[in-house]
Amino acid sequence: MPRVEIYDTTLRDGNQGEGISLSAKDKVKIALRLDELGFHYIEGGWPGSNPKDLRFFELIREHQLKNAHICAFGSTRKSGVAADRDENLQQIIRSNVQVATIFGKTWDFHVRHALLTTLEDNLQMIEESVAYLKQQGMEVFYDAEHFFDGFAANPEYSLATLQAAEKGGAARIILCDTNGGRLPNEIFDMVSAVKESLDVPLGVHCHNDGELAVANSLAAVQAGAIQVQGTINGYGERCGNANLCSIIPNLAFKCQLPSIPEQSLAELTELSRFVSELANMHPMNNQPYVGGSAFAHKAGVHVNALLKNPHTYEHVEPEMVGNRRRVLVSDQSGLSNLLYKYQELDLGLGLDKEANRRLLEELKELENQGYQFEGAEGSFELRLRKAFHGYQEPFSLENLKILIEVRDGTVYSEAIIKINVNGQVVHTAAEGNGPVNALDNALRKALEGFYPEISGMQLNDYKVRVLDEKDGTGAVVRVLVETGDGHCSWGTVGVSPNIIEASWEALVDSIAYGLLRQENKDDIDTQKIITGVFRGKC
Ligand SMILES: CC(=O)SCCNC(=O)CCNC(=O)[C@H](O)C(C)(C)COP(=O)(O)OP(=O)(O)OC[C@H]1O[C@@H](n2cnc3c(N)ncnc32)[C@H](O)[C@@H]1OP(=O)(O)O
Ligand SMILES: CC(=O)C(=O)O
Repeated sequence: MPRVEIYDTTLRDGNQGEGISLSAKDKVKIALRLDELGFHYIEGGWPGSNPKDLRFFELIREHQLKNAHICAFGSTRKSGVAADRDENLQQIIRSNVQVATIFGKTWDFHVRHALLTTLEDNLQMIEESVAYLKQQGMEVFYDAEHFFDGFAANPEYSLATLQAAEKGGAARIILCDTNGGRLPNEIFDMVSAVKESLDVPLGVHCHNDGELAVANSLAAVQAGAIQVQGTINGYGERCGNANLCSIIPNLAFKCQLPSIPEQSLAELTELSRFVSELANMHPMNNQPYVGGSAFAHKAGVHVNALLKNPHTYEHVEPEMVGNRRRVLVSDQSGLSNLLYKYQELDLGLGLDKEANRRLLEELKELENQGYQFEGAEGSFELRLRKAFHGYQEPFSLENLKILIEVRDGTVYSEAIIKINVNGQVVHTAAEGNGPVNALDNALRKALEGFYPEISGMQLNDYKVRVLDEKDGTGAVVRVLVETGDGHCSWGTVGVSPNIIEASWEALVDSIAYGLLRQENKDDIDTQKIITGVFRGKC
């Protein structure tokens, strides 16, 4: 079975995505990871564009790659400038890599209205640029920009541009859906037509403006393309590029077409998160295959069937792409969700059926009041343990006072608390840059003597949601807190018409749950390794 070549352009087209600006060092880290996983080509950047991309090509030379070829990107020569005088082509040569990928105009409309030259001149620019880079000893991939729109508008001319690239000696011709608006059947038909007319192996490069980049790339492969260009997490210009985290498993599991080595598929979830971390982008929960919600089950009917056989509601096994199954608890739950959680948390069989039913109804009533347990697994587990495992809270509140003072135009906040820890009463106060921060500081100050481990827990996120805006400043609010220990994070929730009370509830749960995790640390780690089940997000 011939393998499909995977050409990653995260470092070039991915970096053209809004909000993404990878440093040269981050690019190197990503390239090395892609190489380890067996990606075939990695487009490092456009050396004629900016110093960061130039730096990448300098830095990557210090590494011996095991699998991937690094590609330098650029355009065909400028109109009226000889190829050996074109600065952009010279920079590609100076990047000192084996593969050059250059894009050229395929759509007559672009030649006339963007390049502002003649159709004939453009054909020469393509052929001469490809031939020149080839003469310099490089393997040349030709990206036919706007191919599909060009072929729809003027098939003879767009084919002539591809023939110019073939004549110049291109090793691959990549058909691009640059504006991302084509449909899979159009892509299939046009790739099939080109395949009839050219001998050069074809690739495909799709953008996602019609949300069809993955489907379009697969259609191109089915029509005979042997290379797929795309990015990790689909990052890229406008709505992004074809998402390789979906294309690779679709090729393997749905089309039975190999691409990167089989064992690398189970690393895709980790790769997706690694790249989102370096790109400083929030991971997209609803991303297929690798997203946090890709195998998260909320509906009671689904969880009931999953417990009987996971294939009932999963198109592939989560472990095949390194992801994991999760069951959420909410007002959409049935008893099965609770039973699943008992197993996951190693809590035995839980209560008898009637008591389980009462607990479920209680949870649904709390959700009705505004609690949301699916984002607050810490609060949920504490409730479960309180309900039937004799869980004792590590401390209790005796008294709490918040002072807010405006002095010389500055607002000062102070919290004074009295808490009881194992029968010992602690009375303390702390300031903060707001009342919730003061509360957090005072609570930690009161507890640190008893539980020094809380110094390792940080507040990662604090979100307030007004539940019924029409009640104005008297509305009930939900506070969701995310706390981390540098390794994992967990969510807790509080609900009240008083924002301080809701925050207090979420903060208390966050520390109580963090302490519970510490107590059970060995169990949790072992459990995570053996079954892939773990609490919170790690
Ligand atoms: C479909 C794609 O995504 S292709 C990749 C696009 N990526 C980028 O543009 C990011 C990197 N770009 C850059 O850093 C800059 O645009 C540069 C350095 C390449 C060029 O900068 P400048 O010289 O200032 O030109 P500017 O960006 O304003 O315009 C682009 C020029 O390239 C020309 N051009 C566009 N495509 C091609 C091509 N295939 N072959 C030759 N010239 C081209 C345009 O006609 C225009 O020329 P003009 O200045 O004579 O009008
Ligand atoms: C080459 C390229 O990035 C495109 O046509 O979209």
